[in-house]
Amino acid sequence: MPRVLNTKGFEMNSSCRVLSLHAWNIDIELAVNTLIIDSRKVQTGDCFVAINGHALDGRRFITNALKSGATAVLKEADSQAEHGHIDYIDSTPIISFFGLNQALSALADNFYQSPSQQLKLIGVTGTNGKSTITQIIANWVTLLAGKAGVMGTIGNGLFAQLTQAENTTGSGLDVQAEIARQVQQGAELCAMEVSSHGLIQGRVSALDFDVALFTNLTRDHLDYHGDMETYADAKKILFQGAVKHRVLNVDDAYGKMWAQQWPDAIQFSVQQNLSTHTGAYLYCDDLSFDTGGFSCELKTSWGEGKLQCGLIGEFNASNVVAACASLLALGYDFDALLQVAPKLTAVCGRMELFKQAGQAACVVDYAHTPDALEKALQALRVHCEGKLWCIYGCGGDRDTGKRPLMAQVAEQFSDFAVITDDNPRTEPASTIVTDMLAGLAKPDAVQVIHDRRQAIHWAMSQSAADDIILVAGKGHEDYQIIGVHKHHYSDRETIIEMLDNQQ
Ligand SMILES: CC(=O)N[C@H]1[C@@H](OP(=O)(O)OP(=O)(O)OC[C@H]2O[C@@H](n3ccc(=O)[nH]c3=O)[C@H](O)[C@@H]2O)O[C@H](CO)[C@@H](O)[C@@H]1O[C@H](C)C(=O)N[C@@H](C)C(=O)N[C@H](CCC(=O)O)C(=O)O
Ligand SMILES: Nc1ncnc2c1ncn2[C@@H]1O[C@H](COP(=O)(O)OP(=O)(O)OP(=O)(O)O)[C@@H](O)[C@H]1O
Ligand SMILES: N[C@H](CCC[C@H](N)C(=O)O)C(=O)O
Ligand SMILES: [Mg+2]
Repeated sequence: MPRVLNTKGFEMNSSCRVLSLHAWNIDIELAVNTLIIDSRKVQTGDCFVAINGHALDGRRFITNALKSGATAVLKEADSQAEHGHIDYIDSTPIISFFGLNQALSALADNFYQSPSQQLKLIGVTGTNGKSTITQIIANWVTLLAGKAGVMGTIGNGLFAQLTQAENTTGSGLDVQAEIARQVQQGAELCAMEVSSHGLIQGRVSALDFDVALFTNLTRDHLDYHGDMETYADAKKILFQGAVKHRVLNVDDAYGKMWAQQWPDAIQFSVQQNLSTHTGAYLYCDDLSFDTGGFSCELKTSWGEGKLQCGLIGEFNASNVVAACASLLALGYDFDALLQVAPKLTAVCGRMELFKQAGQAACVVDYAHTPDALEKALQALRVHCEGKLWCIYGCGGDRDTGKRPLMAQVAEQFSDFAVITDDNPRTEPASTIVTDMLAGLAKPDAVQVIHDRRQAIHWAMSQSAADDIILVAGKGHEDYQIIGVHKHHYSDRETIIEMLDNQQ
């Protein structure tokens, strides 16, 4: 008989679940409310999971977790010999677990009874487009009267009912808990962003993906991964598991390469780039753009038809086709998808247009990589009759190499550029700007206004009615991180307020 540990008079209630450790050769079952990785979030009846992280050793916080009412603790063991050893602090079991950090996803899979098998799970990875595609997928399912959830940078939850989250891809515990929540709320599908950090750190290792989708790979996060090949290898992990459908963007060099390795993958392209393969396909014919969005003749292995959609930019055509590919793979009806496509809405902070008569149009976008910034500026150039402005910055404590490259892009593809702050974090804002200026051919031609509000105000006051001002980098974010503190700040709110005041 396994030992069921729920000590300290903790009463099992309806929200209580059982964590079985048999699969890890520990003959114990723990009855607890939930599994929590952060001592600051522990409540009575929780099991605190103390891992040794990148910056801190979570085992330092066991005492805090106990004070907050933890009724069990799983603690990273330093050696295999300690695995399964149990200490008690005031009768609370402290169980040593070797390889705990790598086992989080599987432990939570066991605890929540494999929630990813109880709905259709789509994992989206790549440098740009993850948030947009996951939101489009959930939007599309909702338009077809279904219920779908998302997980990602903008938040987690059922479509249009998001709760903010700290990471794009949450911890191995949090991801499973969120999928379980969505299953309970009746979601038939969840579209989740899978970041390269999430893949390397095993945050999704025990999930059962129905679809794995690749968008593109360009420079980002080299502070963490070191070089592009290591970054690509991290993304590739999503496709190496036992996933049912692989969906690859063959307009991207890596997507094309991976399509050789997985000839049965579904390929999609907006440029008719398909390579010989045995799998299904989607591509766009007669793709055209106007201020109302894009339209094309969508040719696929499921049929052909007119795809029309209000999202701006070629990359959004690619994102919509990617979303369509995933839904077709899961059996959604082709004609039904095309019929409701014109009703898909812009994603919060992604190419979002704010316009008032007599004023330059402002577009808030989350472009924070050289490639995204170039694509966003190119997309807007087509619609711009006057001058194109670019207000942008680069994050602190993140890939420094992308700073001069983003500056080069802004110089090349806009008429007027304003460099401003974007989450300097613990770096001096002036250092970030110096790194950016190093990429410019004419550094004197650029305005530097650190305060984002003032930068937007200045551009608005200098621009003409037929100009477009791209405000890039923060998108949906409603904060500016200075030092370790988050201050409330939103480009969207700032622009709405400034436009209102000019009426
Ligand atoms: C460098 C990195 O990736 N860190 C991630 C990692 O944290 P870690 O395990 O190394 O944590 P740590 O800070 O060393 O702390 C160790 C342990 O002590 C615990 N702790 C800490 C303090 C305390 O008072 N009590 C306590 O219990 C922590 O909860 C943690 O479990 O695992 C955590 C849980 O999964 C993540 O939240 C955390 O993301 C940090 C916040 C982060 O900034 N990550 C970025 C780089 C990131 O992951 N970004 C990607 C992609 C972004 C994108 O392109 O969209 C993402 O998916 O978000
Ligand atoms: N398919 C795409 N190709 C290139 N750029 C894109 C694409 N889709 C969106 N973008 C650009 O990248 C920005 C970020 O898009 P999105 O938030 O969808 O990406 P993400 O992959 O979720 O990014 P993050 O890694 O920060 O979560 C957009 O605001 C837009 O400028
Ligand atoms: N989630 C990504 C994008 C952040 C975008 C930008 N606002 C910044 O802070 O650099 C990251 O953490 O690298
Ligand atoms: Mg995202």
